[in-house]
Amino acid sequence: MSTINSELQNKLKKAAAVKAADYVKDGMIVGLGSGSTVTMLVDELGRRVQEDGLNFTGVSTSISTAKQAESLGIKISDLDSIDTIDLTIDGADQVDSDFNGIKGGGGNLFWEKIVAANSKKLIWIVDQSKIVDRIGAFPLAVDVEPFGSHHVLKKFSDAGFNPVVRTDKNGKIFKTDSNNIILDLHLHKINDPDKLSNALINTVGVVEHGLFLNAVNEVVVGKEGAPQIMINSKAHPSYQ
Ligand SMILES: O=C[C@H](O)[C@H](O)[C@H](O)COP(=O)(O)O
Repeated sequence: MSTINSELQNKLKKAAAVKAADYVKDGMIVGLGSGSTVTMLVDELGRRVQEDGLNFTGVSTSISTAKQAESLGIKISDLDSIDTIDLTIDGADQVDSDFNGIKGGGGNLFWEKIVAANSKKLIWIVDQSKIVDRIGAFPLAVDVEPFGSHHVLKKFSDAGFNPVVRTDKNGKIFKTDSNNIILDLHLHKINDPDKLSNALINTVGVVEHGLFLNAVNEVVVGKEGAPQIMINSKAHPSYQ
């Protein structure tokens, strides 16, 4: 992962977010992801709703994105009230050249995966520092049911996954929008993402994990100069 200063990173995130806003057209049902890059996207979409009369319905992957969108005049619908989502735009923590990604830095991976699994198309917006040869340097978030979670932690420790219970800024155990906890796995590199994905999802107590393997259709990468679009013509999400 290349390192860039946070001012440049925010500029590149914003450029990717503004570019991706062009994908949203009148009448669409649009999945809205979570995280700081999506916050910039939602700001831009809110501006287009208010100033240009853009008319679409959002389906949110988190309570915070729903609140932000509604405060900007974007209509938000419940996932169970719609048949399918035309397009979902979300952030990511790392993406490799096989379009394998890590998500969940903000703890929203479970709802994000449900929304992605019910979308015709998935687009990620990232800055250039998140494009890597191999995913894994970013801690992998695993969403875990609190009941019995000590045993899941122990199994992950025994497997050499270096799990850490996520805490919030006040040092309290972080809770997801579903009231679950997050175990962050400090793996450094992931040699076989499919094998790891299967091992994690088959651990009783694991609700979902932040590996999104070959699931994304396009990645809009904020780069110095102009955003670049990576197209995955062979997307084949394992979770559908
Ligand atoms: O749980 C959070 C999400 O997966 C985010 O989309 C991801 O962590 C990227 O976040 P950011 O845009 O803040 O870097």
